[in-house]
Amino acid sequence: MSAAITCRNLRVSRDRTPILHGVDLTVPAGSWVSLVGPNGSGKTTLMFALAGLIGSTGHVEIEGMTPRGVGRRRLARTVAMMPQRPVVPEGVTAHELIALGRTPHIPRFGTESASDVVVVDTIIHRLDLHDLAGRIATTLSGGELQRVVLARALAQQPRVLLLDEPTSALDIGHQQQVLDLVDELRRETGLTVVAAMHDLTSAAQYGERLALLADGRVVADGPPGEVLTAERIAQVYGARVEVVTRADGPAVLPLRGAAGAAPGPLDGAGPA
Ligand SMILES: Nc1ncnc2c1ncn2[C@@H]1O[C@H](COP(=O)(O)OP(=O)(O)OP(=O)(O)O)[C@@H](O)[C@H]1O
Repeated sequence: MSAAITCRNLRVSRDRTPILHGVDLTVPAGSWVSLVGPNGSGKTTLMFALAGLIGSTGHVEIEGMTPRGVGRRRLARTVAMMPQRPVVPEGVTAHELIALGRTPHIPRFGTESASDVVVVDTIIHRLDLHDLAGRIATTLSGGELQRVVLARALAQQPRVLLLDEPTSALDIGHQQQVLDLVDELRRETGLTVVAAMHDLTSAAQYGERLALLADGRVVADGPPGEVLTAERIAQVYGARVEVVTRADGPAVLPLRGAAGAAPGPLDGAGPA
């Protein structure tokens, strides 16, 4: 299988502070790689660098292109990023926001074609967003907006989809709806998915591989069952967990700390 993304010795500094210290990552075309790692480990920075949105050194190649070597429009026809913190223009409806995803496909000074309209309508249908389409986007709840922003990224019809915490604001039903839809599109169209996810169980269920970042470096990269061990999670996250092996991948269960193991001094105290 050919690689959709290759990066070698990728380094990024922000405000003269080194953030990524030589990341190597290969993502086969049509696969799903989940990026995991503690807060501040560099997941967002890595995705911004892959999307060519921030400067980096080292080698990055996406679908045969070097992000810095091609124009923004051409890159946007291949790579879409769903940001963790989307910027939403005032006064724009959810439908208009989703339709903005078509921008790289519409010729300069041109208008949207019938096929652009069909792409947007199809995505609204698949994400079940009819009821929200006419709403002003800034009035949507966090979870509603997250689904609309995913729809905008999908409307781009990218070959590579970079998702930064795509389900952080979603209830469990919508989490499954969104992740299942992205996985369906991956299987149907050969889309390549890189998703930064904090929920390690979901990251393992959907990702064929996990890349674990810590302090701006990839410290483990492999099948979920190999990357997610209780010892490694304790080491990297400082978390107490039990890793349960299941048919669809490892499930990571947080364990309550010592205070939860035995009745504390305040348990049972006070009025009944
Ligand atoms: N413009 C900036 N100037 C200085 N430091 C920055 C800048 N942008 C990011 N950083 C730092 O880079 C590190 C990596 O940030 P990044 O957002 O990539 O982490 P992350 O793994 O996505 O975190 P989270 O899980 O909390 O979203 C953090 O310590 C962050 O504070």
